[in-house]
Amino acid sequence: MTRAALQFQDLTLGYDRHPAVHHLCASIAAGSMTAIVGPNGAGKSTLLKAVAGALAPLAGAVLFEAARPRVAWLPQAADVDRSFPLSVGAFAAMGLWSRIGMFGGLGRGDRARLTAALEAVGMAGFADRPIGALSGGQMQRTLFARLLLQDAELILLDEPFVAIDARTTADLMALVARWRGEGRTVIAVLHDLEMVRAHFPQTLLLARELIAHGPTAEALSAANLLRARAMVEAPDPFAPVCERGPA
Ligand SMILES: Nc1ncnc2c1ncn2[C@@H]1O[C@H](COP(=O)(O)OP(=O)(O)OP(=O)(O)O)[C@@H](O)[C@H]1O
Repeated sequence: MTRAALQFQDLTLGYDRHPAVHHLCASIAAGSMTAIVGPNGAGKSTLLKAVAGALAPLAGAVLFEAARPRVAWLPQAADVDRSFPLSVGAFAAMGLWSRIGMFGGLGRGDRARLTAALEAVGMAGFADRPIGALSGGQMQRTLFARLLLQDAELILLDEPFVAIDARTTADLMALVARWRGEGRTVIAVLHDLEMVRAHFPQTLLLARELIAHGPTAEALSAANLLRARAMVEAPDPFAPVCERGPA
């Protein structure tokens, strides 16, 4: 049987007790590449936040196989504060913090790792550029350099290719494919269904509730996509506190 990297156990998530994700049960296999797909407002980012440990469940749990794995989380580009006066090198080097600490200096090995990560994302030569002076694509490459340095077992990507050109997307997608080869577990929120079909073997289709989870071709069937759309088109911005008991 495939080892599970994590399990959603009757997981309900929300804000001010109003649920955005209801009673989700699913298991993500270790070393798998899973796309999270669903309409706007379906709860996809909320789910990633919970996996990252940034949002406590209203009910249920996110269970990890043993100890909590090293998690790297790429938030949506809009959530990244670029006004902070940091260079590309200093920003990417934050990926090393779990090993060297916030105030630890970079040793020679760390500096070599930083240079290699910037090269891998096509940002060699940009180390001293302030992050506020980067284009959207360059910033996304820098975020990926930070991810590379985090060396995490579980990698969470929230819409990593929004407003990124085809060349940058292809370069960064190649890095994601490499992570899979290294046995890391990748979960990515994506809207581009062609990209999902081409690169992500597993898909979890979410529309506040679980619509489908499994091999991508099956999960993204026309019937499932229609159901997902219908679920979210019934807007409930003031959804009541969930009263349903555990499944
Ligand atoms: N910080 C917050 N406080 C209150 N409500 C929130 C907060 N963040 C998200 N929500 C609400 O939770 C629901 C799910 O939002 P979420 O961002 O998880 O959806 P999503 O599937 O990622 O959407 P999109 O595709 O538009 O990014 C939405 O109704 C949203 O308005």
